[in-house]
Amino acid sequence: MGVLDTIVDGVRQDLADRQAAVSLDRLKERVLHVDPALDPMPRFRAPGVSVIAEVKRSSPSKGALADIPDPAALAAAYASGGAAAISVLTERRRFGGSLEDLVNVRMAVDIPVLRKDFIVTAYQLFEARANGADLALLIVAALSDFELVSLIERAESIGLTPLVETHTEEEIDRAVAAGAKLIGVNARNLQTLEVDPGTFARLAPRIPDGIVKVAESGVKGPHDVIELARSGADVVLVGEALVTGRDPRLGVADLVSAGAHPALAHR
Ligand SMILES: O=P(O)(O)OC[C@@H](O)[C@@H](O)c1c[nH]c2ccccc12
Repeated sequence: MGVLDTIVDGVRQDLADRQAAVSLDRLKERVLHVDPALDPMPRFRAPGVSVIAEVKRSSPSKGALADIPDPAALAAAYASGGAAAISVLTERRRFGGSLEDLVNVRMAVDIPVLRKDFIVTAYQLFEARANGADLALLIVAALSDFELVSLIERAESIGLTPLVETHTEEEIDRAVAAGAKLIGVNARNLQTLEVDPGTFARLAPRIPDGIVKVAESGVKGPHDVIELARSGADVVLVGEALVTGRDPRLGVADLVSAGAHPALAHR
């Protein structure tokens, strides 16, 4: 069994526990009363590369990265550094996250928040929205075409913007056919967990104009942002470098200013 399948198995077990505790009807009721979702797309489409800064404690590839006792404070630092959105890993077993982290981050910032998890059912989308998320990650490799279309439509129907993650040209074609308007290219290979820095440049040309392009994983610093911008990235999603770096606010600010570099203005 591949890494992704193993992770999704664990996610389904935790999900079953939550579904036993909170009914879908109860979640739908909560969604009706939560503040309306923020739309990240205008900011993502604006000139310069937007930064999505991630709250990430650990990863299957590296194990523990950072303690993050106060995810709200980290998110506030990211926001003051100029992040366009915050990503919160809510997967528990491999990434050390939770819905509680999502709620705490939501209360701390007024920019869009992404629920980063392995979403395989509509229940998880209602959970995301009920707990204040504005975006939700959908990983093409974990879903059938039918599931992908259904989850994109369901997400949009409750105000969530789906970020549709791809790793290959074939997955990009599936994402486009399913109606994705925001597509991520993850440079981390799901089988080997290795990052191939050339992935975004290789795959981005396959994404049609008008779709917002996100470069995910392996961004170490300003130099990478400039390279990705030249390859057509509208947004970069950065976790490890920020949670292990010296200062999260300055870390984001350095990436944002690299993405606003005048030499990139002609692209
Ligand atoms: O820590 P990095 O290399 O900056 O990567 C961030 C993000 O791309 C990564 O956490 C990620 C991308 N897709 C995912 C799907 C599930 C969990 C995590 C991820």
